[in-house]
Amino acid sequence: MAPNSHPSVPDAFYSTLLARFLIAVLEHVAETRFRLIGEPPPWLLRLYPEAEHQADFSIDTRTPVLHNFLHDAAAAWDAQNSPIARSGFWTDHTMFDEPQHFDALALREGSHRLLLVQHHMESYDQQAALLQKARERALQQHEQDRGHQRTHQVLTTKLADSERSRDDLAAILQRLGLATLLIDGDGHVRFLSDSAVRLLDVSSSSASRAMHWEALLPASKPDRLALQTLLRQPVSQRERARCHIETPTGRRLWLEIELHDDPRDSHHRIAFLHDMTDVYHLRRLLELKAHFHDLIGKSHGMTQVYEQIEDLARVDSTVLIEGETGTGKELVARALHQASARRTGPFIAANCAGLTDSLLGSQLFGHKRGAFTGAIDDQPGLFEAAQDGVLFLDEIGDIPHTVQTHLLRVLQEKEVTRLGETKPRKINVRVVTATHHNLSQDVAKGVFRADLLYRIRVARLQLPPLRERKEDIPLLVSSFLTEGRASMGKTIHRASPAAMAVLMDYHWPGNVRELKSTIECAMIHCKGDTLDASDLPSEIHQTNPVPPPGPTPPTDERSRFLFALGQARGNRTKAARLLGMSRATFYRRLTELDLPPS
Ligand SMILES: Nc1ncnc2c1ncn2[C@@H]1O[C@H](COP(=O)(O)OP(=O)(O)OP(=O)(O)O)[C@@H](O)[C@H]1O
Repeated sequence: MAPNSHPSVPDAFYSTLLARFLIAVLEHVAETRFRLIGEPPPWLLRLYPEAEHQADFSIDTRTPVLHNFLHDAAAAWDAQNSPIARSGFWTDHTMFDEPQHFDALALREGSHRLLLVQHHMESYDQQAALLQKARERALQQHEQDRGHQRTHQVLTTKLADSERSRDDLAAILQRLGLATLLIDGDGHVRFLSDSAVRLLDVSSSSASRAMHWEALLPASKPDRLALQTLLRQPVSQRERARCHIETPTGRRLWLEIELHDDPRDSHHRIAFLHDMTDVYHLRRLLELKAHFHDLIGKSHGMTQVYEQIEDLARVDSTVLIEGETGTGKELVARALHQASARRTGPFIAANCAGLTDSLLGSQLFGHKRGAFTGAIDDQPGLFEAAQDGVLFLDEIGDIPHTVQTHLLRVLQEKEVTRLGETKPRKINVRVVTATHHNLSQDVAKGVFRADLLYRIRVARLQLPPLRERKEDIPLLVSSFLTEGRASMGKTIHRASPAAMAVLMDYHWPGNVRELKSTIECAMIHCKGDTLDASDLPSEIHQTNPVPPPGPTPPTDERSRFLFALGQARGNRTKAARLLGMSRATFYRRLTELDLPPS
């Protein structure tokens, strides 16, 4: 190894450093000759082996690029401002024809004209490619890291938020004691509040599993389908769904289910379960009193009618139903049939008004072929058709005298003889009649047979006109709205207080029939979901100046309140004044009497 005694010889540290970076430092001696500073690197010796033994050596065409660069180097050494000349990358081949990659710098340091040659393990292209790859990888890594970091941050925040909101939500729900389920997009129940666990009698093991809601709410098929629809429906179309379930311990529950979107996840639904079992039972009790077969009404008058029907259903006597037109006489007759042992037999209704003797006679009793002109066949009458059932004769007061005689005989003998025949036929028919006449007056006038009246009036049932049981109006209205919704496909759910006041105020000469057609007519005009006073026909708005026989103030307190409200057209202050009490007392009594405060 050539010793170096030049004063500029760096110390061992710099030599090691330069060796590590594969840099050979050469000092210009003269022309193309250079002196190596420090240890001769092995890579340089492969190009210039003489450098190992000689104090200096000549850079020649063995390294043509470096040789050429000496011009640029000379210019840099001679320049005033000590610039650095760079050769750029090049490749030379060793004497063993191995490609070697280099670059060189020429600079002047004090009086020293230096040439720094750096050996690279890879070519410039390879290096550049590697560098590029490294850069890209670093960039990618960085991006990935940043992405991960961001995602992680977002997730952590979300998780924390959702944990927090979940905990908050759960805590609130638990505190409120609401029976709540959180149902995921697959229908599995992810959360079950304590109240829901208690309500549904769910075991702790079931509660901890993510059960499907259908297993948790074992409802009937129609209820299940309704709930499935509800879960799919957008919020705007959702209404509360009702379902009836039996819990694992055999309790029957009537639930109303209210569904909300989970604000944290649009696929999740939050279901609130309202236990309506008690309400359902109460409602049923009320409805039992408010309905009797197809009859509606819970007024004192109507409950008396129901009781009478029940009494009369136990016997088989003829019944005369009296009442104004449209008060429900046919409905009563049907209810009587349904409540009696004859319910499995036929119910035949015949309207006796407006028919001639022979026509009505043949209709009721039947006829033999040729009995009269047009009798082209043997024809059984309605008495025979009603065998083992009930024959309802409406407008009995309108039957002609001859038919009255024939009818009396049938009722007395319990046998019927067809017109044109002589042989009677046994019948087992319960006759129920109805009239809006005062038959006693008709008897007095001589237009109705007294003996027939006694025959048909073994039992009497008087139907109250609607104006005497106005408290039934809201119930009837609600029932007719329900019917109308089904038949007209409208979504009218209620009548406004103003409309109700008008309805309560009117004297209803046509009774329930008139009320029903009024509601149907108003529903046709109604545009929204509430029937308003303006939707009602104009004649309903006019109170009859001399209503026949006139609304007399009722005696029980609830009726008095309704009456006063009707008189005041729903105006509470006016109604309170009419009743002679303060508004406060009036409102308190309204609540006690279970009447709507507005
Ligand atoms: N209490 C009631 N509840 C429900 N609907 C009723 C009631 N009363 C009458 N209606 C309805 O009013 C209309 C008339 O009833 P129904 O024919 O029974 O009366 P009616 O007294 O026999 O009448 P008419 O004397 O004119 O023959 C029917 O549409 C019926 O459904």
